[in-house]
Amino acid sequence: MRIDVLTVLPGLFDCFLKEGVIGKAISSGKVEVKVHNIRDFTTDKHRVVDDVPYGGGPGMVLKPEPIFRAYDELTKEGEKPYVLLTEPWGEKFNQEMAVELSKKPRLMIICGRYEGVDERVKSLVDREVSIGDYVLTGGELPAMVIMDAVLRLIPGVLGNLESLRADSFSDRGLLGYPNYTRPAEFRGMKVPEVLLSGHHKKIESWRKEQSLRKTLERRPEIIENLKRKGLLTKEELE
Ligand SMILES: COc1ccc2nc(C(=O)O)sc2c1
Repeated sequence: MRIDVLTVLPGLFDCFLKEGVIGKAISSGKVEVKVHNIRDFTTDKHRVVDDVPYGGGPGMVLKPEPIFRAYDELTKEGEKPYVLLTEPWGEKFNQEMAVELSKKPRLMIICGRYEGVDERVKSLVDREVSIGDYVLTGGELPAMVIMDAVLRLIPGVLGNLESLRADSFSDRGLLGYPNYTRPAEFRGMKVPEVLLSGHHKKIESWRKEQSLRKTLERRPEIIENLKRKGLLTKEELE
């Protein structure tokens, strides 16, 4: 997969693209991520990317020209990207969308900033996406959240298929099970016996029960939703 990111703050992505699982996936060539500074697609000497809104009002709006120039330049060759725009009132990002996006050969993420992008930019956009109902200063962090969730689903990126297999829960939106590691007892708190038993079937059913219990407790609507879709097995419903 290739992802092109358009942003006025490219520096925000430096650590994200160098460290951890995502950094390794890029350095090993499993995925390609290119971050582009929208300013590099301006033509004036002050490299202006924003302007005051028509009709008045607070703040500034990202101009259409530099973004269109970037899009035209970056799509001259190769497959046309599926274009996302991060903005506060976009469609809510979730695991289902992450799975869908991970199947696209190429993505482009335009990061909102200031009061937003000129409305005409949306003629380039396939999906306007938000990561949640809270006020952020821009769309760069949401872009990183989206890339993290999507890129970890690309075969070979996680390395340990087990982690991905455990996601069969998260793919249904169920919350994860509790994790423990050595020591078996720490400050009087013991690891559940079942996890020390080496009995894989029992461990798996304990983990499933813990995941369902935690989901029912904290996000009952997810259970209801899965019930309605018939995505819970008979034993999971018991
Ligand atoms: C103006 O640019 C912004 C501002 C806030 C914001 N919040 C997002 C979100 O995904 O929640 S995307 C985004 C873009």
